[in-house]
Amino acid sequence: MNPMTRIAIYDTTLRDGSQGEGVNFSLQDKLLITSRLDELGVDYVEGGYPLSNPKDAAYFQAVRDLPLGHTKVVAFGMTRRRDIAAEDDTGMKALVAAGTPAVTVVGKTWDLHVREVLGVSLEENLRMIGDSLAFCASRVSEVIYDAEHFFDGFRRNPDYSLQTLRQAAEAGASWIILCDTNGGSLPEEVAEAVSQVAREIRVPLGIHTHNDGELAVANALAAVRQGARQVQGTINGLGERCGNADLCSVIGNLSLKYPDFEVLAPGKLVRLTEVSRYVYETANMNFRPGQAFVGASAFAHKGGMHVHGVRKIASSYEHIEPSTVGNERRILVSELSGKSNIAEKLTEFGLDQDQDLLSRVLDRVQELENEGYQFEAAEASFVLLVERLAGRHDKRFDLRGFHVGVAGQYGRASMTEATIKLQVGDVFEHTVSEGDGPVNALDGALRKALEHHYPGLRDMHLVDYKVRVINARAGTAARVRVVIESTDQDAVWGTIGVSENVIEASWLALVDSFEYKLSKDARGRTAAAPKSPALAAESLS
Ligand SMILES: CC(=O)SCCNC(=O)CCNC(=O)[C@H](O)C(C)(C)COP(=O)(O)OP(=O)(O)OC[C@H]1O[C@@H](n2cnc3c(N)ncnc32)[C@H](O)[C@@H]1OP(=O)(O)O
Ligand SMILES: CC(=O)C(=O)O
Repeated sequence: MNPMTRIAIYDTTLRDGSQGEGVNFSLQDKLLITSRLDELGVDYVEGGYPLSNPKDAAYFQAVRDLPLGHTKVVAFGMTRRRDIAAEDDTGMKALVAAGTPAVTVVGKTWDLHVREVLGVSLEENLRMIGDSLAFCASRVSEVIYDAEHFFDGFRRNPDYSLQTLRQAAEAGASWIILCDTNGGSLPEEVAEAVSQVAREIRVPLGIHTHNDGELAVANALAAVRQGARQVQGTINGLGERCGNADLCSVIGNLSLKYPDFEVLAPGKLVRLTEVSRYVYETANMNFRPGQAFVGASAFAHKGGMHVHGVRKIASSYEHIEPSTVGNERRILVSELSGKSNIAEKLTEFGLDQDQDLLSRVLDRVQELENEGYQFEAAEASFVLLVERLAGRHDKRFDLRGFHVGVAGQYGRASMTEATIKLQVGDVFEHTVSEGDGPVNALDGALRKALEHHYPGLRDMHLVDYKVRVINARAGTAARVRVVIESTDQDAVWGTIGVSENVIEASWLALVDSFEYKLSKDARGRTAAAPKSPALAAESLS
């Protein structure tokens, strides 16, 4: 058996990832992400650009105190400025002063950039590369050379771009990284260029790709197959313009699809989903549900025929077992469901596979979805629907009616008040509450009526509220769908209401949310649902 070839993973989330629109990590975020990447077993973490800003400079001070087990922290910078000695260049000095075990120097490889952007001769650029690499190599144990725009340069002037690589190799580069900086190359172009360079250059090669043609991951894999032994990318593909190669996909594919390559240490791959979500949360960005390997929908099955297949043999509709990357399989319920979706849910809820119940649930789901309901986003309402149809729902309060009034005065903030009448056992409650809008006022009045009967409701609060017009052509008479997301200490759940009246739709979703909480507490379950928009209902058993 041939030994596996190790592919080093180089993460640049904190440097190139920060160049993505809307991404701004604090110093603390950067340190926390560094630790997570170390736990995942990433080989290199490019922490930033020490010359660029005080935060990045402070990072390289602070990261020295971080107990890292595996990862090497890398400082990034460019070759020396034109017409100045490397030892006098502030960028060069800042790079070495970062005190990291490795540094990365980016240099120009494409003659167009040398002449038109830097404004120097081709010879001076070669000297800039040689001097900078030699300066770093005599002071830092590992020097990585990022050949910016390599593939564009190689297409137009292969001799010159190869000369720049030779210059870096001779000056002491430990790695030469071929960069598809503009992200426009095709996998076959990358493969051909890497195989040519591999014949010419003896220094280990790496690949750094951008996603402007949606090919960053494919291009990185093509390079690895032709001899690249380091892949640079970012978690979730964050980065300049359309982003960098998404390391979640690079790692997933290299670990699970290529038996000859080895990335990360054994047992680390299961952390991939957790690290992806951690980076989204830290960057304050929304998850991408359809993201390969780690997205909440990556193993979510909706179509009835798919669920039918997955129930028999999971690999019928799954390219890998979700748990290998720390993700999970989810079965969605909708108008596209067949009996298999419902059967899977009944199993999940610990209910018998009663054929009559199964048909009634499916009919009701299809009826309601036809009216505008969407249960995928509101699994708690689906749980209540099943409970009711299964005759297992204990009514904990009887609603008698509600009233919402909004008083407006031109130029002043409006005032909203809600009144609720309901019954808990023999006790009649009639409560009123003001609020910042109708939902808040209804929530307040419901709490006044119910909290002294059910104190557990105090733990629950609303975290999200979404309204969507269903039949927009009906204008202001259109039906609306309201989805509410609520949480307590251990779960997040979604409920839904549909009506022509936005207050009534909100009311239906709100009441379901209260009912779900009471039903959940009565079951005494504490199982944690994931803190993500993808909601998991709990067992009814
Ligand atoms: C492909 C990449 O992603 S490379 C990394 C890109 N990332 C960033 O640019 C983020 C961090 N950048 C910064 O903080 C700033 O741009 C700095 C500190 C690097 C430079 O700032 P400034 O000195 O104000 O210059 P500015 O950003 O306007 O222009 C870049 C300068 O670097 C020069 N330069 C660009 N690339 C190189 C290089 N590889 N080697 C030497 N000089 C270079 C340019 O010629 C220009 O200098 P000039 O104005 O004398 O011609
Ligand atoms: C180095 C780098 O970030 C690039 O060439 O895209």
